[in-house]
Amino acid sequence: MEGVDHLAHERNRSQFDVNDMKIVWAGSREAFEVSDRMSRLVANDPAFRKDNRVHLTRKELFKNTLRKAAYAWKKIIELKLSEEEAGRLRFFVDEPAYTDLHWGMFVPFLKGQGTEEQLQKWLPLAYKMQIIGCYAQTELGHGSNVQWLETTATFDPKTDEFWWPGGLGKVSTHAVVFARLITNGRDYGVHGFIVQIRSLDDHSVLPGITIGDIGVKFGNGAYNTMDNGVMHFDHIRIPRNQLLMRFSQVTREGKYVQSDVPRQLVYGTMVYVRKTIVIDASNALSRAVCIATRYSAVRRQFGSQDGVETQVINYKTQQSRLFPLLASAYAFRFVGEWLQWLYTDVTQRLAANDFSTLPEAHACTAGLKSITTAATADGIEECRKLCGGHGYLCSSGLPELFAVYVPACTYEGDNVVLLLQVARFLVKTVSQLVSGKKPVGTTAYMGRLQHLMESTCKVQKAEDWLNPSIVLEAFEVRSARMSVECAKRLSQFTNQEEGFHELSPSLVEAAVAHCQLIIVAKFIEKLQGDIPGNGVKDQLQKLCSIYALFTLHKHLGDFLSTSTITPKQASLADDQLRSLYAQVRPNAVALVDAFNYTDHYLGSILGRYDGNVYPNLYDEAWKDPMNDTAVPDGYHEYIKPLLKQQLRNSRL
Ligand SMILES: CCCCCCCCCCCC(=O)SCCNC(=O)CCNC(=O)[C@H](O)C(C)(C)COP(=O)(O)OP(=O)(O)OC[C@H]1O[C@@H](n2cnc3c(N)ncnc32)[C@H](O)[C@@H]1OP(=O)(O)O
Ligand SMILES: Cc1cc2nc3c(=O)[nH]c(=O)nc-3n(C[C@H](O)[C@H](O)[C@H](O)COP(=O)(O)OP(=O)(O)OC[C@H]3O[C@@H](n4cnc5c(N)ncnc54)[C@H](O)[C@@H]3O)c2cc1C
Repeated sequence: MEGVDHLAHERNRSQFDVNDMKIVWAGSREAFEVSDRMSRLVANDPAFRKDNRVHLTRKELFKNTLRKAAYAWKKIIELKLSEEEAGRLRFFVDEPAYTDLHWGMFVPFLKGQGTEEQLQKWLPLAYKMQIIGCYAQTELGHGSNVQWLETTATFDPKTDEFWWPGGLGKVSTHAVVFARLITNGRDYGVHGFIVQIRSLDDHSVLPGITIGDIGVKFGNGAYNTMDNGVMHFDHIRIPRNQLLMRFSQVTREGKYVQSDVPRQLVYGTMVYVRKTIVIDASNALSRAVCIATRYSAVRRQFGSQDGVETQVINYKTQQSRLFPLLASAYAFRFVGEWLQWLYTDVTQRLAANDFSTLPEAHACTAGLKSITTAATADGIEECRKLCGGHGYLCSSGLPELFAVYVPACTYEGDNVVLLLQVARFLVKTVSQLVSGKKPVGTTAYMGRLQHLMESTCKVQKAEDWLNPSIVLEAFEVRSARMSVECAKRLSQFTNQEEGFHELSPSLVEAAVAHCQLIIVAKFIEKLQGDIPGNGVKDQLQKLCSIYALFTLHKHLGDFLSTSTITPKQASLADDQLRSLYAQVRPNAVALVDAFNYTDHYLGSILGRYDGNVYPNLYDEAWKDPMNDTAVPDGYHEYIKPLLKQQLRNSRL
C-alpha cells in the first residue's frame, strides 16, 4: 500500500542515530545540508525525470541529455548556486554528459597548466560556459602510453587523430589537446594545448578538423548520454600562446624553455580526476548496496516459520556477500576523504615548488583509483545478483548503474597499468631502504621492515581480530613481505626492466596489498578521531572490521604464503566475521538510509525507501511500450501464418 513504510520494522531495530550517521557520511553538517537540498531539488523537478531513458533511441537520449544539462545550467544561474551546490546538483541529475568533462577535466587542466595571463583569458569563458571544453589525450593507437602519443605540434616560426574524449563528438567548442611539442627540429615530448575545434557562431567544425561521435557504447542508456568523440587534425594552426605554458614555454623565436619542475606535472589533471574517481566509487557502490540491502530485507524466500518465509537478508550467504560491500562503501568514503586531503596538501606544496610528495600522490591516486573502481564494478554486479531475477530488470536501477560505472576501471588510466605504477613506486621504496632513505607517508611502515619481517600475529581468540593494532600490523606485514619478496626476485635479473615485466603479475598483487593496507589504515585512523553521534562510532568500528577481515579472507593466499597468519588464525578471523555480520544485521537498513539517497536518485523499484516493491514492480511492467497492445507487432506477419501452417500440417 502506498504511504506505508514496509521497512519500518527494520528501521526500528537500528542501534544508532541515522541522522547522525548521515552527517558522518556526508563529511560535515554543511555538506549534508547542501547534498540534501540539491538531491530534493532534482528529485522534485519533473524536468530531471530519468525513468524513460531505456526507451529512447541514441539520438533522443543524447538530445534529452543536452536538454537536462542546459536546464541544470539555467537552474544554477537562476538560483545563484555556489560551485559546491552546482556540483552536487549535477551529481544528482545523474547523467554522464559533456559537462562532466568540461568541469571535471577541461577547467582543472586550464587551472593547473595555464599561466596567469592564459587563465585570465580562458577561465572566465569556461566558467560562464561561453566555451565548452573536453580533454583530448587518448588517440586511436595510444591511451595508456601517453609518452607515445603521435599527434605533433610543430612550432612554425613562420605560421596536427583523437579517440574517446568525452564531450568531443558533438558538443565541445574547445579541447585541451595533448601533442608532442616540436620546435627547432627537436621533439620535447607531450604537452597540453588549448584548441578551438568548432565555431562559436554556428557550431560548425573548423577547417582542417574532422570530428564525430565514436558510436554506441556498452549498455542501454548508460554512457550513451555522452558524446565520446573522434577527432582528426590535418595540419591545423594555433597561436603559440595556446600552448599552456605554466611549466614550459616556447619563445617567439621558437626556443624551448623548461622551468625546473618534474615533467610529470603535465599529468596533474589525471591525478586530480583519479582522486575524484575514488570518492565517486563510494557513491556508486553505496547506491548499489542501498538497493540490494533494502530489497534483501523485503524479499522472502523458503525457510518458513509459522507460515512466514524467511527474509533473504537473514541467510548467512546473503550477508557474507552483501555486508562486505556495505563496509567497502564506507571504507572507500573515508579513504576518499583522506585522498582529498593528500591532493590538497600536494597542490599546496607544488605551489611552493616542493615536489617531495608528488610520487606518493601519484602512487596513491593511481593505486586507490584502481582497487576501488575494480571492487565497485564487481560490487554493483554482485548487488544485481543479490536481487535475483528482479535485479536484471532495468527498473531495479542496477543494470544501468553497472553499465555507466564499469568504464571507470579503464578511463583515467587502465587499472593494471596504474597498479604497475604503484609497483614501481614500492620496488623503488624497498631499494632505497638499503641506502638508508627513510620511507614516509603511506610507505612509512616499510621503515619498520626488520620488525615486520620477524613479527608474528598475536591473535589467539576470535575477538583478538577486533583489535585495530593487530589488524593493521597483519596488513602491514603482508604488504611488506610481498614487496620485499618481489624486490628480491627482481634483483636476480640482470635486466631490471625485463625482470619487472616477467614479475609484473606478482608486482601487481603486491601493489594491491599496499593499497588495501592504505584503505584499512585510513578507516582505523578515521575511528581514532572524534566521531559524533549516538551509536555511530560503534557501527563504523564493526564496518571497519568487516572490511579488513573480509579483505583478509578474500586474499588469504597472500596472508598464508607470507606466513603473516596461521591457518588457525584465519579460521578465527572467519568466526569473527560471521559474528560481525550478525551484529550489523539489525542495522543494515539504517546504515544504507544514512546515504540519504532519494528514490529519484536511486532510480530503483527494488530500492524504494518505503520497500513497497511488488505493486510498483507490477505497475512498472505495464508502462513498457511493449504493452501498448495485447497483440504484438509482427503477429499478423510472422505468428499467424506459422500457426495456420502448423494447424494445416497437423490435419494432413
Ligand atoms: C566525478 C567522478 C567521475 C569523473 C568522470 C570522469 C569521466 C571520464 C573521464 C576519463 C578521461 C580520461 O580517460 S583522460 C585520459 C586518461 N589517460 C590516462 O590516465 C593515461 C594513463 N597513462 C599514464 O598516466 C602514463 O602514461 C603512465 C603513468 C602509465 C606512464 O607515464 P610515463 O610518462 O611513461 O611515465 P613512466 O616512465 O612510467 O614514469 C616516469 C616517472 O613519472 C612518474 N609519474 C607518472 N605519472 C605521474 C603522475 N601522474 N604524477 C606524478 N608522477 C608521475 C612515475 O612515477 C615515474 O617516476 P620515477 O619512477 O621516475 O620517479
Ligand atoms: C567511457 C570512457 C571515457 C573516456 N574518456 C576519455 C576522455 O575524455 N579523454 C581521453 O583522452 N580519453 C578518454 N578515454 C580513454 C581512456 O583514457 C583510455 O581508454 C584508457 O586510458 C586506457 O587506455 P587504452 O585504451 O590505450 O588501453 P590499453 O593500454 O590499450 O589497454 C589494453 C590492455 O593492455 C594492457 N596493458 C597496456 N599497457 C600495459 C603494460 N605496460 N603492462 C601490462 N599491461 C598493459 C591493459 O592492462 C589492458 O588490459 C575514455 C575511455 C572510456 C572507456
